[in-house]
Amino acid sequence: MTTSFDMWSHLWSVAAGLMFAWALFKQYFPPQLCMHIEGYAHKAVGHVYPYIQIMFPEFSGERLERCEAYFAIQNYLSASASARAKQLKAESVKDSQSLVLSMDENEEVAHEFEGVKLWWSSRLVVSWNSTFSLQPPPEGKRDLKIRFLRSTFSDLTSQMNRSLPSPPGFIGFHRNHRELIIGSYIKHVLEKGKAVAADNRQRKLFTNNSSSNWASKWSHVSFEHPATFDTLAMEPRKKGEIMNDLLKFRQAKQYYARIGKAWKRGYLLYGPPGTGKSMMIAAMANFLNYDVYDLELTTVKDNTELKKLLIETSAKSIIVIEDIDCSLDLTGQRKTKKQENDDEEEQVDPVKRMAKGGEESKDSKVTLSGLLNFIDGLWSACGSERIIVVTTNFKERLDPALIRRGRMDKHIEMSYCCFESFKVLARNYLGVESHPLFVTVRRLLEETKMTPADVAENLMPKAEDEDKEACLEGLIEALEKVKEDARKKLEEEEEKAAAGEAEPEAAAARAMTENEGQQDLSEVKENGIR
Ligand SMILES: Nc1ncnc2c1ncn2[C@@H]1O[C@H](COP(=O)(O)OP(=O)(O)OP(=O)(O)O)[C@@H](O)[C@H]1O
Ligand SMILES: [Mg+2]
Repeated sequence: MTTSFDMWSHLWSVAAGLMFAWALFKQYFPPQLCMHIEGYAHKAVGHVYPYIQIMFPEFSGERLERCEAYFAIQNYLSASASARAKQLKAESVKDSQSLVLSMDENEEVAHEFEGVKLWWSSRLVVSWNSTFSLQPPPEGKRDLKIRFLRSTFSDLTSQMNRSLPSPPGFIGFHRNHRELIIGSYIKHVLEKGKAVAADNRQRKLFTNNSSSNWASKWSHVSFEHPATFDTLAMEPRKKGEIMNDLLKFRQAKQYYARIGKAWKRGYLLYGPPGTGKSMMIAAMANFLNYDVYDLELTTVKDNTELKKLLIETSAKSIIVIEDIDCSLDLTGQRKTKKQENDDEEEQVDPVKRMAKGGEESKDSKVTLSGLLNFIDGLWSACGSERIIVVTTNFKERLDPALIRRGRMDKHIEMSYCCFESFKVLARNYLGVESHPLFVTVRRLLEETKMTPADVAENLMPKAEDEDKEACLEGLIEALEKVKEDARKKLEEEEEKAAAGEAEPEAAAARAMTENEGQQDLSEVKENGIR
């Protein structure tokens, strides 16, 4: 049986032959004549073939940006097609409970809109890349020598015969319905598609791919971090301020447009390890219902790749650069003396170089200026509603240009556990709102420094029979030990300092005595000579 696809393949080869003949014809006849013939040919085709075609590509802007309409249509079809299409694809699973189905490639379904019957079909266009590689494709990805241009949803209106599907890559409809399709129908599809996307939204945690062999710059898993602002131990006033700031940002589309600023906001989270910086990012994402793009700067090849990564991030997302002071040699101060020596040795010793990185050095060439432009340059305005979060343990090590307002609009210090933070942890970990032992804990927290991570660890029951009181006592014990250690350390330092001060004094005294001795000797000598 001849399928519609076979028939169209045949028609395409005929069309290709005609186009070849036409190209030859154009070479030998005057351009005026050719233009006339082309005009008539268009009209003639218009009479016989009354369908208009529109293509919905997956990518727009020289394949740089993902086309929003494509995804809206895909979502719209996933909702309505699953009831009708026979070949479905289980794209993702929402909350590990329900399947989100969508049409498979080369599948067609019928729709009806205001009495007009429509056919939607999705096509997969495969184009071959000329390069050949013996290396296996990366796991879970299709071979990149074959590039997939998923660019097609075709739509045929009621009058179109079912046996005449549109050629791949186009949406086609009868010209009688031009107003209806372009005006109301497409708008309806896009709106519905966006609503379905919001309903089905399974938030994602992205990471940038280290190799250029991946089709997409980012890979993702579903984002399932349970942290919220309720579980984050922090001074309530400060926490409330951050939550208000985030809410204000989310609702400020018009405001940002009015003041002529890209709709983005930078947060710098700084503080010692274990104070909840990463947890805060997860809480932010859950609070705003945003995706998270965890940017690993060391695997980004250069500034151009950094730009491409930025363009491929979606709206409503948080771009995270963790431990930025350790990520790259951005200020020229990051490498230790040993690292510098190692690097020098590698430059001259090819064996060491091979042993470390294989064939070539894969060091990132991202520069500070590239990063500054990524955060607040012209390209940072591509896309909207994005938050950039940078974390560090050492704020003072960062270049002032990186953390200036406009790049890092809000600086948040994540500090050691205070009593208010402890109360949040006690409520979360033990379900205790108040307890007589709280007084002791409060005093000790004021007298010593312990990170929320350590307090949380001490509050966690270590055995089945360990009750709340035992956990609190365990924490008090740990706090007392930290306090005692700190006291001993301080004493040692003071002793050292005293010894350090005493040493120059003693040396000076010794020098003075020696000096005086020499003077006496010379006086004796002088006197003796006299
Ligand atoms: N403020 C906090 N509130 C609640 N839990 C916290 C807090 N800070 C730390 N914790 C606990 O400690 C763990 C480690 O915290 P987190 O990874 O967020 O620290 P960090 O500041 O990012 O540290 P690093 O600088 O080493 O990356 C968390 O998973 C959480 O269990
Ligand atoms: Mg962290």
